[in-house]
Amino acid sequence: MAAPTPNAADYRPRDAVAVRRALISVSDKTGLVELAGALVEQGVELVSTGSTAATIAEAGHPVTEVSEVTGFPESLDGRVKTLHPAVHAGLLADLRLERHEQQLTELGFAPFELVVVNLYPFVETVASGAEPLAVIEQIDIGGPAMVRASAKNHPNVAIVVDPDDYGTVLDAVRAGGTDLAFRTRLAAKAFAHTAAYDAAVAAYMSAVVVGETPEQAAALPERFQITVNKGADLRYGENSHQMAALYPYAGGTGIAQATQLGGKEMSYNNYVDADAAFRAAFDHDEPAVAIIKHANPCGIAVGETIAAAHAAAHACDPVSAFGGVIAANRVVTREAAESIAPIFTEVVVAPGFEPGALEVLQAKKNLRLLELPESYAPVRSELRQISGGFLAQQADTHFADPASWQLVSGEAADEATLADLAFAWRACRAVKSNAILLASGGASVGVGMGQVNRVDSCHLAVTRAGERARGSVAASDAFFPFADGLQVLIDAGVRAVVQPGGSVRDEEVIAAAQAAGVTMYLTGERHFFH
Ligand SMILES: NC(=O)c1ncn([C@@H]2O[C@H](COP(=O)(O)O)[C@@H](O)[C@H]2O)c1NC=O
Repeated sequence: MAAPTPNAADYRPRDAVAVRRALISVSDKTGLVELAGALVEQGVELVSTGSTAATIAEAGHPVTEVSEVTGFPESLDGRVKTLHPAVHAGLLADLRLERHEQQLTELGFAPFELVVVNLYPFVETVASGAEPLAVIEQIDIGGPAMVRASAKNHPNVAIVVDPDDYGTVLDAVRAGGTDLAFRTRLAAKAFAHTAAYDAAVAAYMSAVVVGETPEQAAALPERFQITVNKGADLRYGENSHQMAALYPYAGGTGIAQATQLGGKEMSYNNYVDADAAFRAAFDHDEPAVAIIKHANPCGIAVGETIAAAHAAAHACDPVSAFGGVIAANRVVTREAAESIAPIFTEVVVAPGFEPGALEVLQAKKNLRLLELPESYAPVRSELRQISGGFLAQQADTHFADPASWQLVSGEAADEATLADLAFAWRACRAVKSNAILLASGGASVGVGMGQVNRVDSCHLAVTRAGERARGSVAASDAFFPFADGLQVLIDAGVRAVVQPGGSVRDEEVIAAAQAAGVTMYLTGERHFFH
């Protein structure tokens, strides 16, 4: 039978619904006994499944087993418990319609006014590394069926999927019943809950059961199902007139899951910059520090220690580093904290902080300290919203080994120069295009970022480097379309350059490098970052 076309005249108004009979079936038993006790106190009859009923009964509260209502034992290892007309007719009867009321009576079933369900812990089971057989058993079927039925029938039934809502529900029950607005809010939450649950099941199926690699499943799936709960409201967005919030992925391993150990509340811009800092600092194997302003590095350095790396990164551009966001790819030591503390900084991100470092940094009341989750990892795929949709791509994780670079001008770099070129090449890909990064001794000394032509990025980099440009090495995130940008670097005294190559004017560019006796390597791959 197709879904009927409703006739508005058939519907009797219904707002307040007194709760007489409640169906409770929960995996997470948090607050269950208190809820059951309070409902019984209000004269509510409880119907419940297996271990939920047992928990309620053990606490001394009267409860009817669902098998008594259905006349069927819970069967097939619990796969069939509540999937029965005696339950679902009681959930779906729309008592605003006289014919539903009559039919329910004829069938000998009673309605439920309150349903409390939370589902088998599917996500938690996957996260525990359980075998597929065990995971599949944790796909809840009867639970979502009850949740969706009750949510559809919210004009008559209040559906509760979150133990955090028990208090509000009890307030309503005690006050004489739930009202329609409240039930509608609960229904919206319930549908979001089952949607997120099914999205997690679908993602698992694609990744594990269908046999896609986790990279394929995570990066470019056939269908994106993103359901994420709001983690926090932020004070405002990029500007004070924009509302903003943080939505951390369940099970995510990045900035969104970091623990704040001190300082003011994180802002939208703090999160954006902290993420850019994370990306920049964690792209290096050695101890590294990146200092970010407006999503761009104004200093990146590697060093023997985090303290040394910070000092070198800061020296790159102390003017811009004022009010910056810092990421360190190692635990922050007291020594590093003492290097950071005198400089006005918005956020410090790190995998951890030594107690001595916390003592130093927590003394700065406004400085936000973010400790990454233990399993922190860079993103594997990136999403970017455009009008009418979004783009997805794999993250830029490929890095051409210096051994594969092609020397096209000058002498082969000695070990130290090659190390600087490799550092500059890596560091450059954390800089917004067009990116030119000058480096010396494992530290950036001049960064030209985000310009709409490469010559301007070169000018910016050498201007920022000043005298330090002489004898430095340079990396360019994409090829030089003309020799002009390269000439700016040569004139400033840059002695070695790494760039992808591939321009139609490569010959002209290489000739300029050769004429100046500058070492030039081509990597054969570019690292645009917009
Ligand atoms: N099969 C069913 O008919 C069924 N009905 C309810 N459940 C789930 O069983 C759980 C509660 O079971 P118990 O009360 O036995 O702990 C809940 O998470 C509920 O969502 C079911 N389980 C799975 O589908």
